[in-house]
Amino acid sequence: LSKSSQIVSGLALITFKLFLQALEDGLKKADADPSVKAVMICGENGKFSAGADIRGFSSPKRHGVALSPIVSLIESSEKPVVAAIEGVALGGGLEVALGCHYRVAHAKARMGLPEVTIGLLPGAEGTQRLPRLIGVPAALDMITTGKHIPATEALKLGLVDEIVEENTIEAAIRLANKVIGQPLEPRRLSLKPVPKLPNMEAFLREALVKVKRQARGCLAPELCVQAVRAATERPFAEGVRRERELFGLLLSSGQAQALQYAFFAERAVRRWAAPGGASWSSAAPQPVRKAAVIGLGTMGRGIVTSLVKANIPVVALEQDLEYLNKGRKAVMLLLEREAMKMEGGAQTLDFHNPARLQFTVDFDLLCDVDLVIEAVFENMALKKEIFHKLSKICKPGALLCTNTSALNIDEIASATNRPQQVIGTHFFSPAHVMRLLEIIYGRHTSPTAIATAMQLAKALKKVGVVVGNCFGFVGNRMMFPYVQQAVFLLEEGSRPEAVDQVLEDFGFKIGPFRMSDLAGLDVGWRSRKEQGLTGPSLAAGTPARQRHGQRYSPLPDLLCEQGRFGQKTGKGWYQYERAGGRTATPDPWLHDFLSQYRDTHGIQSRFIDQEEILERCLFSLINEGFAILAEGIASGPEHLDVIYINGYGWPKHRGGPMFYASTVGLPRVLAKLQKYSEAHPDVPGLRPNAFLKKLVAVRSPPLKEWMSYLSHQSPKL
Ligand SMILES: CCCCCCCC/C=C\C=C\CC(=O)SCCNC(=O)CCNC(=O)[C@H](O)C(C)(C)COP(=O)(O)OP(=O)(O)OC[C@H]1O[C@@H](n2cnc3c(N)ncnc32)[C@H](O)[C@@H]1OP(=O)(O)O
Repeated sequence: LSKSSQIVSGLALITFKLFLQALEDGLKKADADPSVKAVMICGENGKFSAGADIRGFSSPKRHGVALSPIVSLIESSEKPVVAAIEGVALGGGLEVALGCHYRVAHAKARMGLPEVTIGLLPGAEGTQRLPRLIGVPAALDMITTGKHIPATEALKLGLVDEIVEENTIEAAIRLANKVIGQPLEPRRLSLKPVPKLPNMEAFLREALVKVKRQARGCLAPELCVQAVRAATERPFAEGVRRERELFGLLLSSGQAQALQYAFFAERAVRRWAAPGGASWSSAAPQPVRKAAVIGLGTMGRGIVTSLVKANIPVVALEQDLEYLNKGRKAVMLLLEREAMKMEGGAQTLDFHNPARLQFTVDFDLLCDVDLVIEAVFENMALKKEIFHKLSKICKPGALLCTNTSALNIDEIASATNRPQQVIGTHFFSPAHVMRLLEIIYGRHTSPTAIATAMQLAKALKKVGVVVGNCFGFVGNRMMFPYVQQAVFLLEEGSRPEAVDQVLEDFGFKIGPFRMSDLAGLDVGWRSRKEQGLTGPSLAAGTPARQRHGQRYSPLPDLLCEQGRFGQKTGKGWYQYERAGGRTATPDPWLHDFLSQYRDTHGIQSRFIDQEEILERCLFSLINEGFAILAEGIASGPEHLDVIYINGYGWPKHRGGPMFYASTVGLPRVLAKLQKYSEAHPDVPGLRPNAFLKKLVAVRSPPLKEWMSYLSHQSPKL
């Protein structure tokens, strides 16, 4: 600044090495030039920096810590350096800003150290500088969660010195001119002590316990705490050495690759493709200015809440006043809770205004909505009746969505006069919390309908994944063999708590039996009765443990017959403190019941080790994934992985089931399936899928090449 403004501008996602070199050269030039009195660093196009190119971390020529010397160079400059933060300053971008002596941010800017979300920690001295600037509790929160904080919060924390509504660069230059000649020592964060806490040791210990509990085996949050601890215990240079060591551990852990894969997979699924060549690039969505939800049960309530949160006016419809009032009460409670969470934020929830949220039993009020989401219970006849009615009442362009978790979209669409506008939108419970939206196209669904459903997912801040129509679609279809194996393991000698433990240790939020108790065993029971697998429609003389020549376990049916529906009845695979209770305790009754069951059916109980539990459950799920890919129900393994991470509690640091299979090695998955299939020839779910076999035969190519090995283009795509 002075003779002419020295602006070192950078965009982190361009040729990284060149960029770092340019930054270094610019700084050295500015330092050496006596006519330059101060330096201002900004980004281009209204963005400071999103940090390093994540793809670079997986490449052999990775640049994880190469930024540190530059941050030190900035900090040690004899001339004041001011960061002008617009848009985002994330990861390495924020670390650069922390090296600066002053930080000015635009009011709409966001800042964060999201490295933890991609399996790393801030490796350019961020874990050492941030606690010195804003204190340990706030720094630890930012570093272990990776959250982006708005500029207003950054100002409160002391992360930035000033926020401006107008031109950030001009404001930064003004500040730079003002501070010329002022001592820089107090502004060099590496020289500052970490602010003391009266109970630092206890605080860090508790923080570690908390992140470990939440991380479910993910290493990065724990190592972030260790790096911040080093800042509190060691001089700056030693803290940096520790940070570097921990960064190296994470980089080679495998978890970082999985999380980075998940980052790109989530973005890749936005580029959907459907039959006839329709795709995200050619189809445009219709606007959704008003929506309706039919059915205010658990799912409907969550969906209404989601829509209101997305600022979309909603008409909520129930079959009669009794159900309507019950549903209204529940929705209002959910919305009040959501409003409380949002208190103090920029956005408010406007749900007392009938123009934004209207409750009714009158179908005619749906005549002007742009989109309807039917969320009644899983009964084909009922759904068809509703869709028939909708096609008469709704305006011609309205999109008709069904929140089914398994039923045939084409059959539902056949009840309407506009099958091209019928689409499956499978929400996950609780619908206002879970991020996944499985979007299912039927034979006649138009590209516009798919694009509109994807746009809706985005508006609801969900991850939309487009898939084809088959029983259970992708998520539940892969879940069936997994749950089936879990139940077979009980028949053979295991217990619910043992199976759950293995899968929870693997990283699942909740094991299959706890999950089944939570969801309600009656849901599957109803479906099995409808399919004629159990109940009055089961043909007389059907063997107890066989259906259509395949192994079948009647265990879940037997529990339901005893009224054990899970949490709601206080008993299921576990016992609970009361009906509606949430604390699962192993149930001696169930253990006796399993023993008697084995005796009745002449099953020799055996000890089943953790490896077998894990492999049979996971590999059968993965095997079904290969079948789904081969049939063209999903356009790539990323789709399956995004579905499992966002809808089924699959541990993100393992990258999703298909990514996991690729890390285990396809030959091993195949060999294990072959072994288990030989031991259980009447279980089709264990029979290795032909596509898996083919991939192994062609020497297990990388996951991103799998789809090119499908010999024929699937009829679905
Ligand atoms: C002047 C300042 C100098 C700064 C120097 C920096 C030097 C850095 C050196 C070392 C640093 C090491 C540590 C790190 O920085 S690790 C990376 C930390 N950053 C992140 O984790 C940010 C990740 N990205 C996001 O959170 C979002 O993408 C966001 C930037 C907030 C933008 O969100 P949104 O507007 O919703 O857009 P998309 O998410 O859809 O992204 C658009 C496309 O950009 C791709 N993308 C985004 N960030 C990265 C990234 N860091 N690396 C590679 N690619 C990235 C994304 O995949 C989208 O592309 P596509 O649709 O093709 O997948």
